[in-house]
Amino acid sequence: MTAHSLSAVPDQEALRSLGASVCARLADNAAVHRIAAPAIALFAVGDFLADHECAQLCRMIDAAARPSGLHEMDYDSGYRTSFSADLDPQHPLTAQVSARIDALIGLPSPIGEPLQGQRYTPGQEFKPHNDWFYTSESYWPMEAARGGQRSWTAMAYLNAVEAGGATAFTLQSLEIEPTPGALLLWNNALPDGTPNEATLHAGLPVIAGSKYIVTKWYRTRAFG
Ligand SMILES: O=C(O)CCC(=O)C(=O)O
Ligand SMILES: [Fe+2]
Repeated sequence: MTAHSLSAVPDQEALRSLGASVCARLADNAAVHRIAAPAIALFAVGDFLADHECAQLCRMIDAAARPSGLHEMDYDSGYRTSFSADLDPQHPLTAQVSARIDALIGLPSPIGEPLQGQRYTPGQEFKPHNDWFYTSESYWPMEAARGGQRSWTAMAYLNAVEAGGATAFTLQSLEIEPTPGALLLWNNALPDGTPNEATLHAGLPVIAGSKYIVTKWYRTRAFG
């Protein structure tokens, strides 16, 4: 591959390297299971969070919830109708959970974004999207300057949803039912460091009950 084609994909070398190092680390951890998905490096850890941690995080999300924002579309577009909560990174619980994810994934804390909570009630969803940024969009220069492309996603389910609310990897024919305390991890890039289109995923509509999750996205460089 030429230098020119490498520079055409922002953060490609970092994405390649973070993809490989985290995959190797997770493969070495007996608590981590690889989920069979044809074209994604996708992993899960059961019981990553204790019941009392899940319950407290749900309360913190309720206290901080606001309509979810999106780069491309505003809240009214119906694309992402959940509520989001920026959790206080200084709070002892969020600090501890965040550090535990860093230790599992083996990435330095500065490249992680602060933990973000999401809450969905019946009818709310997040339609199919990629977590990685489209570098041709107007938001990209801002994201490039504050940490660059997203490499890994870590997402934990905080409660059992009565009906609906699975996470669907729509191009992989894979649906993951929310399991309280379980953590999902996936690489948003391909082994060569280009963004992986196959990571397209959705939070399917909640049908009954509510759904709470926390997510931590890792960039390629220090966030902020
Ligand atoms: O709610 C889900 O299952 C997925 C959430 C998600 O994809 C996101 O917040 O980026
Ligand atoms: Fe997502």
